[in-house]
Amino acid sequence: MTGGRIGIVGAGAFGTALAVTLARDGRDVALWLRDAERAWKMQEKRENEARLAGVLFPENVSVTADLDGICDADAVLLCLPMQVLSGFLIGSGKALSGRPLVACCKGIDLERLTGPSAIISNEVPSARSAVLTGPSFAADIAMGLPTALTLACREAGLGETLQQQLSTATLRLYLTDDVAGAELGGALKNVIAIAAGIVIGAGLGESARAALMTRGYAEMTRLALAFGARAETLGGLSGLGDLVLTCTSAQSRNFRFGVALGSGQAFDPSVTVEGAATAKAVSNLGKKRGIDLPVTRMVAALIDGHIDLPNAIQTLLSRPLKKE
Ligand SMILES: NC(=O)C1=CN([C@@H]2O[C@H](COP(=O)(O)OP(=O)(O)OC[C@H]3O[C@@H](n4cnc5c(N)ncnc54)[C@H](O)[C@@H]3O)[C@@H](O)[C@H]2O)C=CC1
Ligand SMILES: O=C(CO)COP(=O)(O)O
Repeated sequence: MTGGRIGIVGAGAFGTALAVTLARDGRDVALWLRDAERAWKMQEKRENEARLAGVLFPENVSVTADLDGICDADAVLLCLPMQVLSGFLIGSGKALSGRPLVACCKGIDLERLTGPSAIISNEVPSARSAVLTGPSFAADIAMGLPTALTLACREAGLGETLQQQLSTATLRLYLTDDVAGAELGGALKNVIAIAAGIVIGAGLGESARAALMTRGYAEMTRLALAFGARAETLGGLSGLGDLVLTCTSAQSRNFRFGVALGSGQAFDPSVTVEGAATAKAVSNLGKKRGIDLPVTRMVAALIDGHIDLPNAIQTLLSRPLKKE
């Protein structure tokens, strides 16, 4: 499909990659960022040098710092880090009311202990919402490499429309109505990716990483089922698919953060690492609901410095033996 007008909130790596790929496929795209001077420079340069250097914008991408510029879009993609989503919607959500809002962030809000779709319905009650998630690095999307994602929407008609509006020749969207499963899979895989990075960084080996990924997947499924998700969603692109990508690629910021943690190296604090705050949020959620999440709990404790690495490994390895 070509045509249509898409608004994108957040000119980070992901928002910019989606803007470019949708524009190449014929959509008019308005890319919003909060800083007027940066917006003007990006509009002039036709490139996001900070987050996606070397990818030139097609002429049908316009960059703006004025939310009015995206208010008439057929759909608005929210490509902000999870922990700033509620603040953005509290301040600016009104301007977007009536638009279909598609959450593209992966995580659980630390204060509210909910995912992005609940934040949208709380802050913009009139909004019709969906979640876009699944295995995709911004750079791969921007290069036009084949990518398959999950679009989760409770409203069948809206889901089908968005699937058409947001799929391109190289970006294939698979539709589900299991919003809880899609967003929990996307949030939790980042936590497990940090754990996988720790395993590799600490020199524990690839066999240990495979074990960690498998037990982490069991943990993701346990939590998601408790929130009404379907197991098949966890086994799909937004769960297992994204878990595999993120736990095995050095392109992943969550994985690289884990490697740094496991090897005692510093990590640039300006890099977005969604799994760090989400580990704490999910750990709190597990406690509240009485769900056993040993890997997540350990990642949260390591990040907070409540346990050191040798003790964390020892604690996980000395858990009572049980059935798979
Ligand atoms: N980069 C990737 O490969 C992918 C990222 N995602 C998800 O997309 C979301 C965004 O990630 P990225 O674009 O990669 O992050 P990023 O770090 O590249 O960009 C985040 C952008 O948000 C802006 N921002 C931060 N706070 C803001 C606020 N209060 N108001 C307005 N703008 C604000 C920053 O200026 C920056 O441009 C995350 O939840 C991530 O998990 C999903 C799939 C792939
Ligand atoms: O979500 C992603 C891939 O699907 C991006 O992963 P990182 O945020 O770890 O870079």
